[in-house]
Amino acid sequence: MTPSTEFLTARGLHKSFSGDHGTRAVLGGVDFHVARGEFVAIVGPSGCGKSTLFTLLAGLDDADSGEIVLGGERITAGVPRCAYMPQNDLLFPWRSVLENASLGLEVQGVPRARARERAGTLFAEFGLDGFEDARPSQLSGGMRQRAALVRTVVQERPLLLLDEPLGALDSLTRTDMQYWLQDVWSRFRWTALMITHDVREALLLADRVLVLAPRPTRVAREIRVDLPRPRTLDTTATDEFTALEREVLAALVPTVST
Ligand SMILES: Nc1ncnc2c1ncn2[C@@H]1O[C@H](COP(=O)(O)OP(=O)(O)OP(=O)(O)O)[C@@H](O)[C@H]1O
Repeated sequence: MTPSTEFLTARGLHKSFSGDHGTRAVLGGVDFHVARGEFVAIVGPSGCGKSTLFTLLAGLDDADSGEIVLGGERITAGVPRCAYMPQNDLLFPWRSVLENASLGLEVQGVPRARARERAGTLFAEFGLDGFEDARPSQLSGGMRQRAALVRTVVQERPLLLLDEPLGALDSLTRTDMQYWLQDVWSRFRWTALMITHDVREALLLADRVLVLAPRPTRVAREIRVDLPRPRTLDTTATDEFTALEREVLAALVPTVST
């Protein structure tokens, strides 16, 4: 990747936490780049530091050393420039779906009526038409995730951070949502970073997969996914897909022979 195509750069990120049992090194020198409009998936062993990395990218905490540069400007704690969708959809049960979807804009200071109008324009595209006044409890799991995604993307931040956005869904709904997400991403072309534990999901959606090492983590492998889009069920049955799946798994679990 040439410097001109680098939109997001993470360079030498180190982060440790101190507690009763001493200091725990979590990030051990994380380096990567993301180009504008690229969809990058992050996979790594449980507890290696993926969410910690996202809190730094989201501007919720600072690294001990290293830097994050987005569009030429450094990201530091307290200056959020990314739209962050955490693992749990965090929809407030007492607010309507539209009120939840517009919350991110309201927090940014957009007047309530304007925020609702802007969020509402995405409802049809996100399969939520007619559910504006419903409560989150009246939605299916997939619809809740789509509502949380509306709240995230409507903020029109330069980078989307998706932390296991489909992790809580049953496998059929998850598969359905993976194809839906691919479709909606191909129309909006957000620059997106997505954490997932599902290697097939990463290969279905991403242009590149970053494989993180165990804690203190760093990028162990970077695997380009040159599969044509749109990727379909047939894509997942190709030799190319299977070879990529083996490559990611071999990087993820080096002790297991593939
Ligand atoms: N604020 C904090 N204070 C102390 N330790 C923390 C803090 N945040 C994270 N950790 C520790 O950092 C390590 C990495 O946690 P993190 O949630 O980033 O991993 P992860 O890769 O996202 O995990 P998972 O795959 O299980 O979601 C864990 O050992 C966790 O206990």
